[in-house]
Amino acid sequence: MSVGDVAVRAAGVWKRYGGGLTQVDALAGVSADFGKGRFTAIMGPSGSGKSTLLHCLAGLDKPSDGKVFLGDVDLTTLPEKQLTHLRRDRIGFVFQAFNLVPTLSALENITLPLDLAGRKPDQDWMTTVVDTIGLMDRLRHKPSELSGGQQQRVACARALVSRPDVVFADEPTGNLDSRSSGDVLDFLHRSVREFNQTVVMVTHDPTAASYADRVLFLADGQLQSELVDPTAETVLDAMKQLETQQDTADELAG
Ligand SMILES: Nc1ncnc2c1ncn2[C@@H]1O[C@H](COP(=O)(O)OP(=O)(O)OP(=O)(O)O)[C@@H](O)[C@H]1O
Repeated sequence: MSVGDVAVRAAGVWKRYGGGLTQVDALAGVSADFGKGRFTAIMGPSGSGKSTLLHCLAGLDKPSDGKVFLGDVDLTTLPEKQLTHLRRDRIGFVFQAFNLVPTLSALENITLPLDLAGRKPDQDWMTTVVDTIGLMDRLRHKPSELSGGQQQRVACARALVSRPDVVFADEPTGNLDSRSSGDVLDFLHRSVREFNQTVVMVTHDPTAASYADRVLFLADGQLQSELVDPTAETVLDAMKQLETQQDTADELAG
């Protein structure tokens, strides 16, 4: 991938927690490019480092070693204040727990990041995003008056409204039934196809990963393999293979 096509780059990223006997290398030298206008899923067994990688890529956490670039900006050397501004202006987040403000309406939640940044929403873009999430008639409702799937679509719209360079989604369908998951994933997929959005998503779910263009598989803090144009079946097979490798390695380690 040429440098201009890369939205986010991890270069030899390590994340070490603790020391001595309790030391854990959550990430052990991860290098990966995330293309502009691409939808990438990150998968791997529990504890393999998925969330840690996402947090390092999004500038929410600092690697112990290695570098993370958003475009040509090195996040690992950016002073905290500039990093905060960069996260606000250039990155969108979707979390498993929706994280909407309960006292605000759906519409107010969507425009909150822009309001906080003192920016006016681009009305055409707002209409496009709100149209795409299919909640035009629900915008005056509070989160508690919306279903989980509707709340997560509001959270996706909030992530997209500032036209960020990248949307990072950490288990966005983890709390949803399969139908609501499909709605949220359709929305993320359309944002990539129709608006050239870049999306990086951590998931446990092979069906969710099949909406992506590419799946990266982590085990023990390292990239093990990747799949291009995945289907739920090929993702499931790759996960099974990883688990078998892991079991064999565990047996050999005694
Ligand atoms: N703050 C921390 N302090 C110590 N160890 C941590 C910390 N955060 C994560 N770890 C460890 O780092 C490893 C990777 O954790 P991480 O949460 O990134 O994995 P994951 O693949 O996202 O797991 P899951 O699928 O269960 O959410 C795990 O062994 C975890 O226990």
